[in-house]
Amino acid sequence: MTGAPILTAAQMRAAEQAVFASGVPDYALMERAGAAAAAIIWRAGGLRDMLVLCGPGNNGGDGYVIARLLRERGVAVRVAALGESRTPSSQRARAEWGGPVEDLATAAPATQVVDALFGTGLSRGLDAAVAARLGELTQAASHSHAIDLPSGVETDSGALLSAVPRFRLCVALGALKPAHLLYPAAGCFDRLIYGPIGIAAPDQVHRLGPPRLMAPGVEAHKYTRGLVAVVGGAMAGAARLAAQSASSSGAGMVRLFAMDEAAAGPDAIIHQQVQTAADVAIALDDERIAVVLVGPGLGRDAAARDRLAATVTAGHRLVLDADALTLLAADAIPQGSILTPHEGEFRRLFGDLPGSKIDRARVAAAQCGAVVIYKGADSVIAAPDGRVAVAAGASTWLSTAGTGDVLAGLVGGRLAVTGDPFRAASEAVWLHGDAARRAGAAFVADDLPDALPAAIAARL
Ligand SMILES: NC(=O)C1=CN([C@@H]2O[C@H](COP(=O)(O)OP(=O)(O)OC[C@H]3O[C@@H](n4cnc5c(N)ncnc54)[C@H](OP(=O)(O)O)[C@@H]3O)[C@@H](O)[C@H]2O)[C@@H](O)CC1
Ligand SMILES: Nc1ncnc2c1ncn2[C@@H]1O[C@H](COP(=O)(O)OP(=O)(O)O)[C@@H](O)[C@H]1O
Ligand SMILES: [K+]
Repeated sequence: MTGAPILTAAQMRAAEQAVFASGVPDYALMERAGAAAAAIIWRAGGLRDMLVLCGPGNNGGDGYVIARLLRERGVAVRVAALGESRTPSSQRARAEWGGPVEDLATAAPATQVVDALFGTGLSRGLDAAVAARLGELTQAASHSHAIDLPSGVETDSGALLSAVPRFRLCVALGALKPAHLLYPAAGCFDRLIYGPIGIAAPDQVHRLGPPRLMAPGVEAHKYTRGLVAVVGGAMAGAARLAAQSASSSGAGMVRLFAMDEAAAGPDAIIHQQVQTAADVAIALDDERIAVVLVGPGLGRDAAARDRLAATVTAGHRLVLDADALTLLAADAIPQGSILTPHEGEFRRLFGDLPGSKIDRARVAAAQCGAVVIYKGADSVIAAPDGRVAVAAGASTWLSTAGTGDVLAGLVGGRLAVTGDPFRAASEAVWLHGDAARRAGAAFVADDLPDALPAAIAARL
């Protein structure tokens, strides 16, 4: 379920230092990085003529290594530099290239361009003239490759510090960085390829990887597979959608406690009309319930508040979404819950926390002792113990009403099956993304539950 590790610039520097301390010379690591990148670029661009843009730091050093290695393979390579090389390793890489070095300001374009201007050491936006040159040369190339990061993106936040062109390929060296998965930076390339260089990475923050799911055992029955209760409210559709999704998530049974008959869904979902908060309390007084999902379609009036209070008091494992996140204060969230806020709900709950989306999700999870799924085009899943999984590249067609209700139902279902909040959240976000991919284009939220069985089958 865990994909490649994600390291900040400081963690990357520490990991490099550990490699040096183990006896690997500085320049050997640059050779490794350059060789990893050159092999990836070779597969993408072959013998097409190439211009490598080299900056003053070690990112530029990688560029000189790439230029030398691809020249050895027969590529017609030219190099253009932004000033002198300032680090010992990049000076050596430049010397080993040994060929002509043109001025970035006047270099002619080529079919392939390699951006080795700046990587994790970028400390401010590029000068306007340099950013414009990078844009021109990248647009003129049919094959554009960013080394480690597109120059101009801030490594840890994914912000753009200056104008950044869109690259065909980005080669992440040694580990992924937050900017590879967080927007807007994650939108600056079509493809991301990870080039390992043999560093040891801390193992808390990862890209979300495909889960491994289990089919029910021979001893399974509907209650051991997990009973999900969905507490609805004023708006019937949202709770029904969530219940439908929970029902296709692998859970054993779904009960929908809604306010009116209109909420009744497919026959497999047991629908019960539950009007008052006292009725909610009675309905939830059932020890077979594994998880309660509340929020989609709940409403925000006094009656909704009472239903929510009764739900929280019942003491079951909770998945809190939508209106529940608006009605509850952060300090009233029961520990061990899963929260699924989008940007607006997150800010309402936790205020303007500092740092990247990863940092904010982590602080929020630690603060309330719950797993937080901070949704968006880049969804960040954070556990109170510091584990984080980041999902990027989901179908942008998900930006339609009701897909969040489907996710919430899926989270509830996977929590009922696994009993492990971080695992359940990770599985749900993956399956939601895969269901969207299978649903194709212009789908509506109602189409997603139908795509879930195939998404689950693919992970057994
Ligand atoms: N350590 C290793 O051996 C390995 C490192 N690796 C590679 O090294 C990269 C990190 O290298 P790095 O730390 O040298 O930083 P890098 O991104 O090249 O830039 C720093 C230089 O740019 C300058 N500068 C910054 N912003 C600027 C601006 N806007 N405009 C102009 N100048 C600006 C800054 O100067 P200063 O901020 O001090 O003014 C400094 O001189 C990493 O991404 C990976 O590719 C891998 O090969 C693995 C092995
Ligand atoms: N541009 C986008 N690209 C990919 N996924 C998106 C995008 N916008 C939203 N999503 C995903 O779609 C879902 C929307 O949830 P939410 O905002 O709660 O919508 P709703 O309340 O209408 O159900 C979330 O899973 C979110 O991560
Ligand atoms: K770069």
